[in-house]
Amino acid sequence: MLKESKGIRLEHISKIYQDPKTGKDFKAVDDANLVIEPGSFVTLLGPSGCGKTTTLRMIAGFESPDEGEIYLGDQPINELTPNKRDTAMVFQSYALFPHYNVFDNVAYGLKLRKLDKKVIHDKVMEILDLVELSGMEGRMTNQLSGGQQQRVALARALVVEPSVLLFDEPLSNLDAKLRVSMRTEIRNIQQRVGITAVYVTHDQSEAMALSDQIIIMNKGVVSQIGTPQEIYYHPADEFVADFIGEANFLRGRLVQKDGEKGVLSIDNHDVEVDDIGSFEVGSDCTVVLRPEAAVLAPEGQLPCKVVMSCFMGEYQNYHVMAGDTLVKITDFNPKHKRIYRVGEEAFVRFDTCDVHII
Ligand SMILES: Nc1ncnc2c1ncn2[C@@H]1O[C@H](COP(=O)(O)OP(=O)(O)OP(=O)(O)O)[C@@H](O)[C@H]1O
Repeated sequence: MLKESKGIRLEHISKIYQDPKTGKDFKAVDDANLVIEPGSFVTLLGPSGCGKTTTLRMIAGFESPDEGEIYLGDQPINELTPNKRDTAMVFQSYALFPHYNVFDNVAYGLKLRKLDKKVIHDKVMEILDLVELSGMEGRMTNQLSGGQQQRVALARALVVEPSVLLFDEPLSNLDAKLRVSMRTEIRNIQQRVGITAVYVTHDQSEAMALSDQIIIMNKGVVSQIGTPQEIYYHPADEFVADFIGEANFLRGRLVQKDGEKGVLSIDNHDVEVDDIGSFEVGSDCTVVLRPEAAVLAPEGQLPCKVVMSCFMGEYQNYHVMAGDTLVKITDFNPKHKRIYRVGEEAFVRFDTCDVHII
């Protein structure tokens, strides 16, 4: 149904704004280099103000970069206006026309292109079928639920057959349950039509559920690009580790190295790790230990004392002190396990392959 999807490339893209308080210039996006493969679903993720919307708006053409070049396929697009870019945007606010019914909202872009009436009718009906709104074409938009309005917005973007779909936090006005079902629907539709999608969110679970690749941004800078698994298991730095899921940070020093394996001294205890990366003996490093990768046991790597023990149903939630470091542990399916109480002494235990060193 759609044209061939295209990839996007950002080369050394920066956007400078003036801080309204200080009057000083700052880089809202700072030297971003991105390659988005055709047909992939890519999410820009990061805390408020990190520059994700600005990046998306530069791809759409609503903002122009101060430095660098943006390519759609092989074509440089910096100089093209939004309507010449072959991209379509789905907004957080839906941005539907309240005085048009569903059909006319979806048909709008096609009428602008002066397509034949019958062609418009067929295309609109086909897209409404795709977003499961068949039969609702005569309704006014104020007679639709939030989820249905967002589907109209999605249909309106898809019907003009863009090469790239851009989403600016499209689900943030919906309640939590609907957000989860709509994100699955968006992903299904994107995969069915094979279109390239760039999606802005600050919700990490949304990013994990939707994406082929996640781009993590922090203060205007791209911190890491990777699959959800790469980002979760091999975060580039503490910011990424902390932003995606929960993480414990154990400070240590590399005291022994044998190929990829190594031994760290953490709080005067020797801790073996499987992949020491490029660190050399004597360097300070930080172990990223996910709470679900650790358990409490009578023996293990680090002696500790339990300071919180909470039954949460599907898991037992522990906070323990290992020396001066607070370690959070999520022990799943605790029904038949020994439960440690506050004040008890134990060991933090983990598999040597389950930690990541930064
Ligand atoms: N037109 C503008 N003029 C000046 N500063 C701006 C302008 N637009 C955005 N900014 C600033 O640029 C920075 C990046 O904004 P941006 O909207 O890209 O962030 P974001 O990551 O999308 O945040 P959020 O999740 O809150 O939408 C912020 O500090 C913001 O205040």
